[in-house]
This record gives sequence, C-alpha cells and structure tokens, in this order.
Amino acid sequence: MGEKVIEINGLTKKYGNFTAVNQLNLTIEKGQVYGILGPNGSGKTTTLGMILDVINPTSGSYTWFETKPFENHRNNIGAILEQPIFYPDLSAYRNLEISCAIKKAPLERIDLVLERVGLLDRKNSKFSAYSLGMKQRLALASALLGDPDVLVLDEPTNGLDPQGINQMRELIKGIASEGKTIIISSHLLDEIQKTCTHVAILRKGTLLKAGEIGELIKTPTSFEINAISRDALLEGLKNCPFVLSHEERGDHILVVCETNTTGSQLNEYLASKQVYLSHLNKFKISLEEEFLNIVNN
Ligand SMILES: Nc1ncnc2c1ncn2[C@@H]1O[C@H](COP(=O)(O)OP(=O)(O)OP(=O)(O)O)[C@@H](O)[C@H]1O
Repeated sequence: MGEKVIEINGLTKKYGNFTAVNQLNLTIEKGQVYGILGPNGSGKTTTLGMILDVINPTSGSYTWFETKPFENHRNNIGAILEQPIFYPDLSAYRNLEISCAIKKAPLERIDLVLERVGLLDRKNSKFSAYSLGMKQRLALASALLGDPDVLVLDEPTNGLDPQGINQMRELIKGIASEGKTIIISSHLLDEIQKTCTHVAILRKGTLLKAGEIGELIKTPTSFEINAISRDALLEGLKNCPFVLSHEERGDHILVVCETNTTGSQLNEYLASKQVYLSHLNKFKISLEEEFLNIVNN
C-alpha cells in the first residue's frame, strides 16, 4: 500500500433532515489522480468542502497525511473550490501577488506558475479581459503558488468550451505526471476517464463504487448476430464463457460479451458448436451509458 494522502472515515453531512453526504469512506494515496464522479447534487462539492475544512461535517472524520489537524497541512494542499475569486480590474500578476501574500508564498513563484499554465505572456492583462478558460487556468496557477503536494479541484472544466477543456485536461495530466496527488470532481465520466487513475462514484451522497478506473468501468462489448437456425444459435450461446447475456432484438440476437471480446472469438466459439453465423455486427455501449447504468441501478 502506498503512502496515504487522505483517509476519510464515515464522513457525513446533513442539512436538516436531508443527507448530502452519507457515511463516506475513502482512502487516497500519493500519486493517484482520484476522480469523484457523480451526477449534479450527488454530494461532490460538499465532500470536497468538508475535506478542505470549509464545510463542517455532521459526523465522521478525515486525516490528511496520517496526522491531524487539517490546519498543519493547509499550505500543502492547493484547491479550486467553486468560482475563483479574483479582482476583475487587476492584472493576473497583481491578483497572484495578493494570493501570494495570503498563502505566504514567495513572489518568485508567480512567473513560474503562470508559465506552467500557459499564461505568462498574458500576465499583465486584466482578469476581466480573460476568457473563461484563462480564468480557470489562473485559478489553477493560484492553487499551485505554494507548490503543494496535493491539488483538490472541484469541476475544473465546468462551463469551458472543448478547447478549454482540453487545455485544462492536459495541464492536470502534466501536473499529475510531476508526482502530485490530484483529487478532482466531475459529473462527466468521459472527463474522469481521460484524466484519472482512480474513481469514486457517488449517488445521492452515497459511495457506490471506488477503485482503479480500469477495474471499475469495464465496458461490455455487444454484438448483433444471426444464424440460419435460431434454436441452434440460442443453444450454442448457452454455455459460452464470455457471453454475459443475450436477448432477441428484432430479427437478430443481441449478445452482451465481456470487455474486449472480438467478433472472431464469438464466431469461432459458435463454429466450434456447429453454429455458423449469417450476420455479425459489433456495438460499443458508450461509457456514458455504462456510467448511467451504474448510477441508475
Ligand atoms: N447549504 C446547503 N443547504 C441545504 N442543502 C444543501 C446545501 N448545500 C448543498 N445542499 C444539497 O446537498 C446536495 C449535494 O450538493 P453538492 O453541491 O455537494 O452536490 P454536487 O455533487 O457537487 O452537485 P453539483 O455538481 O450540482 O454542484 C444537493 O442536493 C444540494 O442541494
């Protein structure tokens, strides 16, 4: 087991009778890029707010770097929570000077972090003249000022256009490759899949699943098939080790197989049972559909 960055035990937040986060247990280790994935209202922001000490938990606890309290680790955790607050009439550089004063970070860091997020050549432009993507990258720069080991980012690509999303994604991946631990929330599976090593899936404040991304989100492969004898085909599918389920779909049979099953595997298996296919068409259930299946079941 790697070095623990945060251990969350039974963390719960109630607003009156409403439970926003329910008994959350999660451990995140050094170097992981951990996605907190869930639809709107599933408790992602509340969870991040609690571990950043801006929302008081109703019960439960968390420990950063295996020691308490949070206060001792504040400088080692950079965060973007909700909309970044910068002064619109000040330049990016002046805004980061103010952030430096608050975080007690050396001014020399400003150019370094601006360079890191690709804004050095725009450092003297007013914040109000920045695009949304640039504003979000400036927030990331501010989170990096103290050279923290951990970044906590709440929906960092929310509202950005495809180019902005891509820039932010590449930045996050680059920062992760430098060995930082990143905790990032999103309601988009695709986003988490492209950026994260691990994922925790939340629904209505409850943790549904958590673990390595490849392990958790395995997309089954589906085929539409047919053969001259329907009975022989159904019989042949019965004991196939990699077929998860099958059903009649119009004139054909829809077969759901394990991840990465190929058409020739299915064809060869059935041929070995003397079933020869007259039709074979491969489908891929989209990851988004798969995520919705997990969340809705
Ligand atoms: N201060 C509050 N008072 C009452 N209910 C709240 C409060 N803050 C959050 N909630 C509720 O708690 C639930 C979880 O909210 P939260 O913002 O953590 O979800 P989220 O997964 O981050 O969603 P989103 O992506 O929409 O921000 C929501 O139903 C929300 O309405």
